[in-house]
Amino acid sequence: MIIELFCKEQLILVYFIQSILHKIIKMAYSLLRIRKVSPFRISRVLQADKASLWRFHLEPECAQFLRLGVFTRNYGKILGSSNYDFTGSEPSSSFDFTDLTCPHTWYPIARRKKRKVILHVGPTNSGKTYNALKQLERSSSGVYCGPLRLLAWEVAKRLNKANVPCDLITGQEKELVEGANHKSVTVEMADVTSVYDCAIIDEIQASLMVGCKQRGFSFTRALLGIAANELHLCGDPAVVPLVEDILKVTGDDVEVLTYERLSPLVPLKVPVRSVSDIKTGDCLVTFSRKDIYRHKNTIEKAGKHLCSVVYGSLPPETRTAQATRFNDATNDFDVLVASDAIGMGLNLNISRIIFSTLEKFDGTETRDLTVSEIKQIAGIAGRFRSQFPVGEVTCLHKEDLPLLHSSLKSPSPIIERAGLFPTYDLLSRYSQAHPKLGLYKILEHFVENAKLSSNYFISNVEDMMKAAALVDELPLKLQDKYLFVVSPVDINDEISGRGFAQFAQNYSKTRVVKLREILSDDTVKVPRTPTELKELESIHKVLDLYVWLSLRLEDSFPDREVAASQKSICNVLIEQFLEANRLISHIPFSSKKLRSRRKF
Ligand SMILES: Nc1ncnc2c1ncn2[C@@H]1O[C@H](COP(=O)(O)OP(=O)(O)OP(=O)(O)O)[C@@H](O)[C@H]1O
Ligand SMILES: [Mg+2]
Repeated sequence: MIIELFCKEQLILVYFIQSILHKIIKMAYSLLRIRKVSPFRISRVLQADKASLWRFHLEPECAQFLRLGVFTRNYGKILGSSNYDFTGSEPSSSFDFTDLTCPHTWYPIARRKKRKVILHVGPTNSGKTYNALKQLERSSSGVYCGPLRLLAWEVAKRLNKANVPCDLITGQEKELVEGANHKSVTVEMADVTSVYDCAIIDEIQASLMVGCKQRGFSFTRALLGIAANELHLCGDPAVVPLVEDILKVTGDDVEVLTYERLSPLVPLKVPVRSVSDIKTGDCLVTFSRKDIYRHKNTIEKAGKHLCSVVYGSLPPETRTAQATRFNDATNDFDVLVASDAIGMGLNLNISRIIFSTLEKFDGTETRDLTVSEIKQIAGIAGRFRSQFPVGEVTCLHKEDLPLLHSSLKSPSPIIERAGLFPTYDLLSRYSQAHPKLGLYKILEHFVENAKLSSNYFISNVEDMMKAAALVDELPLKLQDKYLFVVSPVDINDEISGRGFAQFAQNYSKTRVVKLREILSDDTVKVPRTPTELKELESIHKVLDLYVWLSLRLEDSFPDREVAASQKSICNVLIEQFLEANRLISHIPFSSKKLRSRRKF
């Protein structure tokens, strides 16, 4: 009996001590959880993520959310959303990873700011970028995000010239300038873990246009994620309602500045009838590479002008060189034949735009150009303060004039939705919950099941899925597969696709990819025909991809310098081919599309 009583008392005591210990442990645990979200802890996590951003091109924003569970939960409450209530470190198969209805909650650093967002909207050549850049120059720190490397180069050059030290960061370049607080980047490289005084996102409509289904999500990420006191967005007025709506939930202040064209643009009533009507400063716009060379050939054969060319698959360095040569009034290459690649990123002194057609093959079908496309291209003529202060625009074919004139008078249709895509961390979490699925299936699952709010569409990742199908065959980790899939490979180009596959295969086998194993000594050679020129353009793309991979997997792609020098050789050879004017003897003049009564 006494023993029993003693045991009971002991048990009560043990229970009492246990419950006190439990309380102490709980208190210590909650203190630890609070420490987890202290600014110090956050900044350390962000530092680590910055490194991975550069190395792996993985988006770090969701990682922060997943790691900082408490912070995220609280943040979800602040934002009135329970979307990202990640409480455990392990993924739960019941969690709906495809719920992308609140993408603004993916960017806690930007959400802690009340950003002043200034929309600079107006037609081409109205000074939108000029005025935004003035603000960037005045700021204590800042970033310019452009859609193309050409634009990022130009802005970095301009800021450095204005004594504002500016780094240049694109997928293939990282040029750091001593003492720089400013960066000029391609939008994919925008860093959403840094804090800036001022930021610019240029050509914002490119993100939101249906025609830019593939890259749009990088702009949306920058729009929601850049943490700047002032965020300047430059683009077409058609984006205003959507951007205002998207930013309603972020708590930012939005101001809209509307611009007018700085120089007149005159739509001509008559078409250009024959090659003898072509004059200095003209730019003939056509949409296939074959037609570009055919028109160049026709104009040069007439003996009065030489043509520079600009089109999408030319290396960016060559495009800049061709534009510079055309702008230089002292040389004979005074006419430009170009695709819509002139629409963004090049400073061109064009007096008159001549549309050879108002139809374009967009990879799937031949369709009419949209009002926005026509206005964007036409608007390039008559650049402010250039040698041609009044721009003109016309067509080769009289039948196209009514559409041209009506498009120039119409406002661009309002853009209703922005592109969105899940971050790497969401894909990775989903993969952990479904370990048997390859990257192709994971992407497919997100594309088919993503839940979105009415402001967004899921970006078209068809090309990424083609690349995913290739890398899924290889014994690679998801992180490596993802890296290959988001690389700038042109998967639809045969040579580029083969180069990509070989890089991935060799990497999966030996982890070291030597350039010499892929390209032999005589791969880069002088082109003699347009077909060989096209091959050289593709080889340039393969070399560019090698450089891109080497910046992220330095030890595995050790020949970056060789690749870069081979790229320069490609540029020189392409340039020489274009200058040597060898096309005349190689391109047949006839074409089904030619109308017999015309000289074009
Ligand atoms: N206030 C100004 N003073 C001097 N030059 C200017 C001024 N505003 C614009 N410019 C020049 O006019 C040209 C067109 O300006 P800008 O590139 O800013 O136009 P934009 O509206 O951004 O056009 P786009 O839609 O094609 O990007 C540029 O060469 C720019 O340097
Ligand atoms: Mg601009």
